[in-house]
Amino acid sequence: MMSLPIIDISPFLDASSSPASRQQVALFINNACTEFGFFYLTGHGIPQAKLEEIISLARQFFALPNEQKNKIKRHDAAGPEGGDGARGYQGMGENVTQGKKDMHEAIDLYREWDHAPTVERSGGPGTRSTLQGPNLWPDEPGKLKPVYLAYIKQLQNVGSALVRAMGQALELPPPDPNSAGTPETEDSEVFVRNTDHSFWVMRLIGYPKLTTPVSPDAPITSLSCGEHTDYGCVTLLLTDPTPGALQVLLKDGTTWLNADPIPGAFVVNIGDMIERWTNGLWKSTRHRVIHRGEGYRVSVPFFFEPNFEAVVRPLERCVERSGKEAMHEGSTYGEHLLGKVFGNFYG
Ligand SMILES: O=C(O)CCC(=O)C(=O)O
Ligand SMILES: [Fe+2]
Repeated sequence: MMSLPIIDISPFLDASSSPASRQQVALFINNACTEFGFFYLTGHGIPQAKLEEIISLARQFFALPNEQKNKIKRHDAAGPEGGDGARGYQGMGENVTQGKKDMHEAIDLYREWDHAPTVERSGGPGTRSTLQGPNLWPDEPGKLKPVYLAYIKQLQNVGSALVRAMGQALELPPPDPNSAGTPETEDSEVFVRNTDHSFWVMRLIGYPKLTTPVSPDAPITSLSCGEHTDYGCVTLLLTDPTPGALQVLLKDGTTWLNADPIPGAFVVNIGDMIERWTNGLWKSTRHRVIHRGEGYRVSVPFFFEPNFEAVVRPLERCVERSGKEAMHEGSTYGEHLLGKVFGNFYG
C-alpha cells in the first residue's frame, strides 16, 4: 500500500547541521510537494508526551457539557455580543464546507490582532470587525491555555524551519549576505520573511463517529470535514491515533489515500498560498475527513500562515519553470483569509 513520504526536518532546526544534510531534506521536500502536497514530518523536537497532552486537553474540553462549551461561543462580527465572527467555539454542524454541514465541533484560535489598529464596527461600543477580537480560551481544563501557548511558540519555530527548507527546495537563490532583503525579495528566505509575523490559526476539533448509512452507491451526504484545500502556507496536523479518517486526494484526481497518523509525527500539507507562490509547481492538495471508526476522534491542526499583510503573488522563477502564465495577480493573505472565514459560516 502506498504511503506518504516521511521527512526528518531536524537539519533545518540544528544550526550546526551540514549544508549537505539540509540539501538532502530540501530534495525530499521538493519531491513530496510535487508528488503529494502532503508528507509526515519528524525530527521537529517536540516530545511525544507533549503532543499527547495537547490531544488530551482538547478531548477534556469536548467532553464538557454544551452549556460549559458555549461560554466561549463564536459570535458573528459586528454583533452586540462582541464576537469577531471567527474566534471561539463552534458546535456540531456550525461549520460548512461546499454547502454541507461538517460533523464536528471546534475551537478556533488565531494570532492576536497585533499588526494594525482594530476598527470598531457600526454596531456600537464594543462591537468587533471580523478577526479583530481576542482569542476565547476555555476556563476548563485550566491547563489548556498555558500548555497551548507554549506549544504554539514551538510550532511557529518548526513552521519557520519548514518554510526555510521549502525556499531551498525550490532552488531559489541564496540570500545576499550584504543585504537583509525585503518581503518582495525572491530568494530562498522569501517564505521566512513573509511568515515572520505569521497570522497562524489553530483549531481544536472533535469528531463524533458518523452514523449515516454507508453504501457504495449512496452519495456521501454528511462528512466529518468536507473536501477542501487549506488556505495558507503549511499545516502541521496533530491527531489522535484513530486510523482511516483523514483522506488525501492523489494526483490522479480520483484515488483517496488514508493519511493515518504516525505517533510523534505531524501530517504536513501545503496550502493555497504556497500553490500561488509556486505558480502551481506545488499544489495545495484536496483532503477530507470521514470518521466511521471507533471512538470520538480529536485533531489539532496548526496552520502556519503568511503575515496578514503579506502580498502573495507567483515568484518569477516559479512562473518561468512552470512554463505557464502567472496564475494570480497577487493579493494579501489577509484578503484571502477573510473571504474564507465568511464562506465557512455563511456559505
Ligand atoms: O482532522 C483532520 O485530520 C484534518 C482537518 C483538516 O483538514 C482541517 O481542519 O483543515
Ligand atoms: Fe485541512
